[in-house]
Amino acid sequence: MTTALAITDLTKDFPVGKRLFGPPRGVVHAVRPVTLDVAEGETLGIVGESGCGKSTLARMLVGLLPPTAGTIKINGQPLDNADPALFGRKIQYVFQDPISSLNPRKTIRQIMEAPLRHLHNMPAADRARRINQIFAAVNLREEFLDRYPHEFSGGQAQRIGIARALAADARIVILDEPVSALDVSVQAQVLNLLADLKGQFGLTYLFISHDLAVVEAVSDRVAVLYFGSVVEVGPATAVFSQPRHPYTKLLAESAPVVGRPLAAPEGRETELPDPLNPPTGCAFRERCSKASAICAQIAPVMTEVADGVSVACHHPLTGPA
Ligand SMILES: Nc1ncnc2c1ncn2[C@@H]1O[C@H](COP(=O)(O)OP(=O)(O)OP(=O)(O)O)[C@@H](O)[C@H]1O
Repeated sequence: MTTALAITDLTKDFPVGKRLFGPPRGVVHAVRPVTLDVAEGETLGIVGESGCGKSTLARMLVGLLPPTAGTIKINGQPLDNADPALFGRKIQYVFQDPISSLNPRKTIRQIMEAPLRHLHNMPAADRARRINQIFAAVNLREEFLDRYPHEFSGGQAQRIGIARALAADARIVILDEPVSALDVSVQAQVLNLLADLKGQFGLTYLFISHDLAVVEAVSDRVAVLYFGSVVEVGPATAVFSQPRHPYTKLLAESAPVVGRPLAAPEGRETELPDPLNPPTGCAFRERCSKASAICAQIAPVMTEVADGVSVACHHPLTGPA
């Protein structure tokens, strides 16, 4: 197994309440040291509720945010924030909101040309050939190339977003809630397209979503993020059929199911802790039915509890879900 993407101790702190003179009033640890490997050709799902650090992690991976600490390596080669073009050639980002992520004043052809021109210095004739090839791969008609983003539906715009990511010829694609803004009927088409493209272009995906059903359907492995930390990682089937971390179980139980009201289990905290005043020990303990004295004292570290499944928990669950 070749490791396509290796994330080691990646961390992002945001100083908040900056004053003109003197130190900031506090620091939000948006991503606490996160370590993850993604194998070539794999789809790693990243799930977690709003505010757990998914977007901050993704933005660091594509060079949009400099990490506070830690390293990102692609095929063993470190990515350096001093060279943003290196990120673009190696790793691309598909945004949640397809239309607003495309420059409204540029035609689709101009949008598609930018990565070929800037990242690959490709001559005009080669650019045109490559754009036509990619457009065909995402099932869009060539005549769309001379139109503007607002002329497209959400599903078409997301195909264009995907085409733009492919134009850069990167092998790793971060899909940040790629279908959340789309109608359910269009979601399946885009997911099928992503699956086809993965095979056709030999891609590796990081698929970020709060929608557990979608993540389960598309991922080989899943990492569950809570309050900036990975709390469980393992094969998607294992993680969803038998969650080992109480938070994964809570997430699975509160996922919307037809006929079941969307509610957290009774008497439990439903909110993430205050980022400016984080709890001691395990960040999940105030919402956890298993919490004991040790959880308030010592932050649990990732430990393998089953074949390929690791959790950061002092009291991992053992029974079936
Ligand atoms: N620029 C910033 N300055 C200060 N705090 C920030 C900044 N960006 C994010 N945060 C904080 O970092 C934490 C993680 O945010 P992030 O947006 O990465 O979470 P998320 O899981 O992607 O949420 P969502 O699904 O709502 O986008 C949150 O507490 C958020 O308030």
